[in-house]
Amino acid sequence: MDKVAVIGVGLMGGSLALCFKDKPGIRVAGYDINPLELEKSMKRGVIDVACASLEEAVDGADFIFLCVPVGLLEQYLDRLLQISLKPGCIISDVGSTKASIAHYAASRVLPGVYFIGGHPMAGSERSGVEAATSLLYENAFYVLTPDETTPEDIYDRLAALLKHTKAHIVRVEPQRHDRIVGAVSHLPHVIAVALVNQIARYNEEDGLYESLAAGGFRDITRIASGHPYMWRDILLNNRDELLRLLRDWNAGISKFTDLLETSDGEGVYREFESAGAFRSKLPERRKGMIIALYDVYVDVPDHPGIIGQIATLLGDQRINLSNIQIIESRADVPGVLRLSFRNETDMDAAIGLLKKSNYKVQL
Ligand SMILES: NC(=O)c1ccc[n+]([C@@H]2O[C@H](COP(=O)([O-])OP(=O)(O)OC[C@H]3O[C@@H](n4cnc5c(N)ncnc54)[C@H](O)[C@@H]3O)[C@@H](O)[C@H]2O)c1
Ligand SMILES: O=C(O)C(=O)C[C@]1(C(=O)O)C=C[C@@H](O)C=C1
Repeated sequence: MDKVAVIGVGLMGGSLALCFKDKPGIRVAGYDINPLELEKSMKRGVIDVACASLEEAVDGADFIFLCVPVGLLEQYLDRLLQISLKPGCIISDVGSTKASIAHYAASRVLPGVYFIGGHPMAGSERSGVEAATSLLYENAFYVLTPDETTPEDIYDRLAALLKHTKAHIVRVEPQRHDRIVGAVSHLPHVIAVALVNQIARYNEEDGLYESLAAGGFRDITRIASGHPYMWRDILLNNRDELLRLLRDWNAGISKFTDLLETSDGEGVYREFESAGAFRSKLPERRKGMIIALYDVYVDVPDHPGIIGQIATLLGDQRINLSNIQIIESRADVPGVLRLSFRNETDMDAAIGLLKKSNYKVQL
């Protein structure tokens, strides 16, 4: 029986625990500083046993996952190394930055105990175990950062366990990880937050801003609701990369300012054209990258009952909808519904059914 200890049973830790829970030969122990999160984890059946201390959780553990904010990883690693861990135990983490923890672990881990950094490229603006789901990592990329001292069989053991997440495991060198993830994840969060705060200031003067903020604003700013504590740690930890990225961002914004100052319509057109071309090449249905779920857009007349009709249509055929959202809605004008599915099979079945019922469906 393998014992998996999850330290920090929130969104990421809880989702990992759910992937391992009830799998043959695996027992999941959880520890969290917040007893309420542990209580909720037990109630939801996320873990097999809730532990009152770190020591109890990791006692005899074969795998330990540190799922706490990035700023706590080093101190947790130190605490673990003062505990007598099971020989062969593999410690990993899910932190959003990898260079600093990899560097720290390289100088500290004891013989017979191994550290391999990890970062699943999936998540959400929500936090806490209530938002955890066993489906979070499905099809997402899951980065592992072994170094040259990591024995191959140890890496394989961790990768084999992580198969339960149904994620694609990729090996990435920690600095390269932080450079790329800084650009595709950390920078977008900073931009979203700056944008929301800018609009919030205008809204204080005129509340109509809030009312007119429609699909475009919501699409680009969802991630601005991320947990402040978690994001503070990530941004400070990846500070050097972010400073470089923000300088580059400022240059991009200055370019737009110049284009508008000179009324260069051609130039504006070209910026949108090249952005659209790059974005359309990105894999559409991958988690953790562009969209979190399998989304379908349906044109619908905006009248009461339409959501119920579509939900019933799908429900009658046992197609599971995971979310439904009105993207645009004005009286008597067609709106767009975003239907989200957990997997491709449900999505494809829904597309077939909706088309047969004469709905206009787009991906
Ligand atoms: N949220 C995402 O989208 C996402 C994606 C990938 C990686 N990550 C990384 O995952 C980690 C966890 O993030 P999350 O989104 O699950 O956050 P979360 O807030 O949902 O969960 C964190 C958990 O850690 C617990 N915790 C806090 N301090 C602790 C301590 N001192 N000891 C024990 N437990 C403690 C909290 O009570 C909470 O239950 C972070 O390092 C984050 O960078 C997050
Ligand atoms: O989808 C989201 O809401 C996320 O913020 C997930 C996201 C991302 O930026 O893609 C955020 C932080 C991570 O470390 C990994 C994934």
